[in-house]
Amino acid sequence: MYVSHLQLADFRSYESALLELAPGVSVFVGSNGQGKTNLVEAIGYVATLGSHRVSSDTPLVRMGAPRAIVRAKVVRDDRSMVVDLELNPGRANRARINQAAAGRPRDVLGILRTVLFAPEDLALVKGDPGERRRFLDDLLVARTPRMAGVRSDYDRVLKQRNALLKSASSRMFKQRAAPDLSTLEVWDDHLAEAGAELLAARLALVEELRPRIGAAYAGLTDSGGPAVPHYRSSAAPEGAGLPEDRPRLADALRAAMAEARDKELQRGISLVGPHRDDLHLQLGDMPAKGYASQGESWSYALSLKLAAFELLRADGDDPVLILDDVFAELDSERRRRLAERVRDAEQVLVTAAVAEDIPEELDGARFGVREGAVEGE
Ligand SMILES: Nc1ncnc2c1ncn2[C@@H]1O[C@H](COP(=O)(O)OP(=O)(O)OP(=O)(O)O)[C@@H](O)[C@H]1O
Repeated sequence: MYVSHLQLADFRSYESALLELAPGVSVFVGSNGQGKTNLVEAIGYVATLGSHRVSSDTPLVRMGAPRAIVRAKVVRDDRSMVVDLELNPGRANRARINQAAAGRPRDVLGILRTVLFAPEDLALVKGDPGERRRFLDDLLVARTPRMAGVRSDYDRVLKQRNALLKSASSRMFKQRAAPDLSTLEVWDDHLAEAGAELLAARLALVEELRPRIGAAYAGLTDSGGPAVPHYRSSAAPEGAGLPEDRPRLADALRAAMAEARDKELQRGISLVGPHRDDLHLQLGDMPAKGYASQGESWSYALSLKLAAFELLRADGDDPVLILDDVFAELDSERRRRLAERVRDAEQVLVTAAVAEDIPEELDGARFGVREGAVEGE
């Protein structure tokens, strides 16, 4: 698939912009702060309804404007679809698909698939487990849009259960009264059921990713390795492994919650479930986090994204690959290897402050970005 048109109104620094894109490589070059990342961020937003830089929509709307509009035309197998998104901070966003109102913005998920790699992705290796969980869940949603509902159901149940634990904890420790645990047990069940679905999907995904991450890392650098990711679940003791089927995963979650009951009541939060899990990234005989060099960490983070790309490609259609500001961080050998790996993707969008940073293997259309205006060269 590829994006053939991108139109923005009041998105980030763009009052208005209209961009025509072709399959193959497109490179956006411009000095710092001119609006290159804003463009690819908008394309990423159409795919994920989120930004790779910020967690709320407010900064995405041009300062002083009431709303932002992002419109993208996506071409897949010679058929095109137009997605319109209206971002209304503080109010519900609105979506249209081919001019018709979509029930929920979430209905646009799956129309455009992107894999975006940016300097922020270093946090996949160096950052908190939440970064890696989000990577897995975003990929699950990209492959199976229904997973957006599974994830939000889980978040809702978790919120409710945390509220109950908090009030039970306050009854026990502040008011010195016995808490009513029967309602909590009902929410244990809800959490186990919703959690098992998310957990099963993540476990299966990591199995598919593992060989691809190893191969991507080995293809990028000879330093360190092998790169081997493992899913670590709060529902199983270290090394114990987890059942694969959902009913038994739900049982494992129930058992782990029963075991953690006293601690959960003391702390007033849920300590078991997919929201406490991690994707452990092993590099050779050490964990990448805390041990890998800067270059190795970059290669690992990039390998996660390349593996995501390969997986989506194996599902039958290339996602749009976005490389935001990445070449400046890589040495010339890794630049070349990365370029070799991605140049045959159906559409690759690259941003760079300095044109010389782009390896010559990634030759393609060039756009100059200056003060929020984009011009083909
Ligand atoms: N909501 C907003 N309203 C107006 N301007 C904004 C908004 N958000 C960001 N900007 C401006 O957009 C510009 C940043 O654009 P962007 O991040 O795309 O830069 P870039 O060309 O990728 O730069 P770099 O090479 O430094 O990464 C900044 O000047 C910033 O002030």
